[in-house]
Amino acid sequence: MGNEGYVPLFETRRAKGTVLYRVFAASIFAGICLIWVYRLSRIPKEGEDGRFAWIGLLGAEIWFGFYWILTQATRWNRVYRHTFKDRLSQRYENELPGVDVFVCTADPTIEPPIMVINTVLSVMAYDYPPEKLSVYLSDDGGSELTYYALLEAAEFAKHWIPYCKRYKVEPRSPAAYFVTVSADAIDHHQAKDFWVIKKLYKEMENQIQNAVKLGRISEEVRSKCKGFSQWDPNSSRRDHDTILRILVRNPNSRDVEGCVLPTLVYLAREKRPKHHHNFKAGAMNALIRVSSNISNGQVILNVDCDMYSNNSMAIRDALCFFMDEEEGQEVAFVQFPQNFENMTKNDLYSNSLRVIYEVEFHGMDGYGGTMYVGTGCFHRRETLCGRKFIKGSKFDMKREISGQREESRIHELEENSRSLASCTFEENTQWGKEMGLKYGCPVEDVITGLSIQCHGWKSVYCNPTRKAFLGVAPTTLTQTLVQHKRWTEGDFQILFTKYSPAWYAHGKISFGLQLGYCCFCFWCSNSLATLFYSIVPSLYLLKGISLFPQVLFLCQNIHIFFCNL
Ligand SMILES: O=c1ccn([C@@H]2O[C@H](COP(=O)(O)OP(=O)(O)O[C@H]3O[C@H](CO)[C@@H](O)[C@H](O)[C@H]3O)[C@@H](O)[C@H]2O)c(=O)[nH]1
Ligand SMILES: [Mn+2]
Repeated sequence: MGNEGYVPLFETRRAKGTVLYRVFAASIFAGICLIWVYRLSRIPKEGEDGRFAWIGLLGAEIWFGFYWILTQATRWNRVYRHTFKDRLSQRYENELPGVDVFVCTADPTIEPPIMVINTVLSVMAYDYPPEKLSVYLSDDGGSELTYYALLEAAEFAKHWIPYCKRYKVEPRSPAAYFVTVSADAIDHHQAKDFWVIKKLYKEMENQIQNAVKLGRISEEVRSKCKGFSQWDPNSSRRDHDTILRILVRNPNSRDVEGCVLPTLVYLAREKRPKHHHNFKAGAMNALIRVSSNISNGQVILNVDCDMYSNNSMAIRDALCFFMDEEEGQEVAFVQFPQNFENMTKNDLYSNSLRVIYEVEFHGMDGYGGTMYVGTGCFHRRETLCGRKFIKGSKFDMKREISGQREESRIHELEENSRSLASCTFEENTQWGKEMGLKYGCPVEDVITGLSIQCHGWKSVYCNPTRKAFLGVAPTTLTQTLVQHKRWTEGDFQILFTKYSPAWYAHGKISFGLQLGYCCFCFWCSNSLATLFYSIVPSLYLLKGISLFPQVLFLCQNIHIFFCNL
């Protein structure tokens, strides 16, 4: 398509009120400078009371001022994206790329199988050609219960997907749907189908919950369903062979209306006590390899098992960025915000992460792209595998429907994919270093995204009005502390790695983005200054020493200032 006729698939708008914000920020900066001047010019002499505390406060104020400057990178230049999905359909409906969705789970007790399969069902029901959609469940818990739940979900999907498509249902996680939609609000044409599907769901839920209560799979079920033979009675979750089952393989499997179903795969990668499994990053890398052999979609979406799809159009939103003729070629990943459905009324611990997702990520996007935060993110497969960005090179995403596979090939496919998820596969390879997600960092996602951007790629932040994903956030203080400790520690570590945004990234990503990353990486260092600032002045007050200017002092100065005018 020539440039003259170019009609973009998305538009980028600057945030409203930017000028006003900048004036406001400038006034704050002036205030910060005045504080610094005040503190510096009045340091108590040696031997005077409060000298130590005064210098400490000066340090803390210099830190806060510096950190405030960093945060401006995430506020100064905010942009908002808007997609044109109708244009995408008009131009590319028959040539849409393959999309592989990875759902990660790790523990059937903390992450109940019924929640996991609700997420799986929600992504299977995306508004997308099913022959181009594949869903992979990675089970690091290697649990028969999760596998059983997935088998049940594969059956239920045959009813659920046509129901969603016929009535354009949202959200497409059945559990969330039955909670949010009340039976009275259902149109009478739909009522019969609603009750039928609800009954089917409840039956499935009961079966799964019964198995979970029992803690194992009954002999009756075991003999009926294929696949359980892969669980060796002597194995454990930390010591077992790869378990790989292709449960639904299009175009062989069809729903109750005769339409093709998305491919569905269960994978529990090999685990051995002697081999480090690298947590989620290890699971993702195994998935990248296994999926390349089975469906090889050009786009990969990954979600945590507690984050269901709440917007069936999200794939199309993401593709508007990847397939845009002018700017699409440089986009490596499209990140959606993490939104949560279990927020308490006052959100005491600020777990909704509102400022991050409603303000700061829009700010980073203005400087070349947000971070990758591990869930709700669409990647180009090739970038995730380590390909660098080469200006001017065009990679074609368009793809016709792939050739059909025979039923007999499924078994063969399972067999030759299994070794890709073995413990030894990555030995002496670049996996975990230059390929796939990076190992050795508690926030594998952030460092992976940063390295992709350092290779010349851009990323995009997409935050549509209808939230794309809804998850479960921690609610108690302990859970919150554990999560924040992991995030802040991980982000801090990145500063000292090869990908440090403070120096390595210099010249590779824009300066604004560098500052934006630093803002997150220095997050934990705030604690020291905050602790000092909140504890020491109160202690000194007990001794009768004030470390702050008195109101009288301010009034006098303002008075002198105006008298001298
Ligand atoms: O060995 C493991 C450990 C975890 N997971 C999965 O990884 C996801 C995230 O783990 P979780 O313990 O829930 O961590 P959170 O703190 O909630 O995760 C947030 O922070 C992580 C680190 O930045 C990101 O990877 C996540 O996507 C993001 O949701 C979950 O789906 C787990 O099932 C695995 O697959 N294998
Ligand atoms: Mn989580």
